[in-house]
Amino acid sequence: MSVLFVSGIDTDIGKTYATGLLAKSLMQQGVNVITQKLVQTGISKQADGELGIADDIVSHRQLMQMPLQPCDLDFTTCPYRYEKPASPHLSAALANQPLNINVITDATNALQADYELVLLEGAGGLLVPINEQLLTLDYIAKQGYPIVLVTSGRLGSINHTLLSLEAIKSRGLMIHSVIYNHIHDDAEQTDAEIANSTIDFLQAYLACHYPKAHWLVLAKQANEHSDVADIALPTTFI
Ligand SMILES: Nc1ncnc2c1ncn2[C@@H]1O[C@H](COP(=O)(O)OP(=O)(O)OP(=O)(O)O)[C@@H](O)[C@H]1O
Ligand SMILES: C[C@H](N)[C@H](N)CCCCCC(=O)O
Ligand SMILES: [Mg+2]
Repeated sequence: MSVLFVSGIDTDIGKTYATGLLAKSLMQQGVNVITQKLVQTGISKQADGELGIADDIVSHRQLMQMPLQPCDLDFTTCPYRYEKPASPHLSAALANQPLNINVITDATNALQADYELVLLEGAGGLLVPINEQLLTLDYIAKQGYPIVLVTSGRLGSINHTLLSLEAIKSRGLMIHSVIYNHIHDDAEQTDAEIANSTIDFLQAYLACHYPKAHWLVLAKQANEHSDVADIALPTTFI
């Protein structure tokens, strides 16, 4: 396997955080890995009026504890960047800069020439339109990438997770892993009883219906300055 697609049950579920930490842990296992962002919306213009490197790529490198790479500086890791923080099909239309999916495929292929593994992070969830013609999941299906799905213990996550799994199955794709992110485990967003039950339910559901898929857990970071906890990976992960 040389490309893993990292998606999630929604936007802001922790895909960037999960992608960066997965890459860091894989590097520690000796894997030559790089991350890519399918398309980034919501980028602020720089002083020169241009759109800079995708925020999620910058976050990946910080989590991987490495500087920006040449493939970041020349935008191979995220060719399409848009200002409006919206679905890519809308952001691209507003910018009058249509997204050509072949450019993204070529970028992934170029990265695969230099790295053993590419972790490709999507924008939002699986059915987000990349452009007017193509949903994210249809592109993944075209490429046949296995999927890592990030979820959480927020009330509603069970339904969103199972719907995502159904959609993946309906395209004949492989669910490689589900990552439970403890991002929403606090008194304001989710009570502990619900979060613990969500973990138990999803883990049992995965074991029953997708026995080959890995179940991984991401700890909640105390604050943005605290040390980020590593993600524990089985040696059989790739
Ligand atoms: N385990 C965690 N503990 C604390 N904060 C977290 C955790 N996971 C994610 N976050 C924070 O939650 C916010 C949303 O996470 P993130 O940016 O990874 O979402 P995303 O799924 O990548 O969204 P997008 O669809 O925009 O790419 C970020 O500020 C991130 O730092
Ligand atoms: C701007 C945001 N953070 C994401 N990058 C894009 C999320 C698109 C979601 C579209 C939708 O599901 O309605
Ligand atoms: Mg992200």
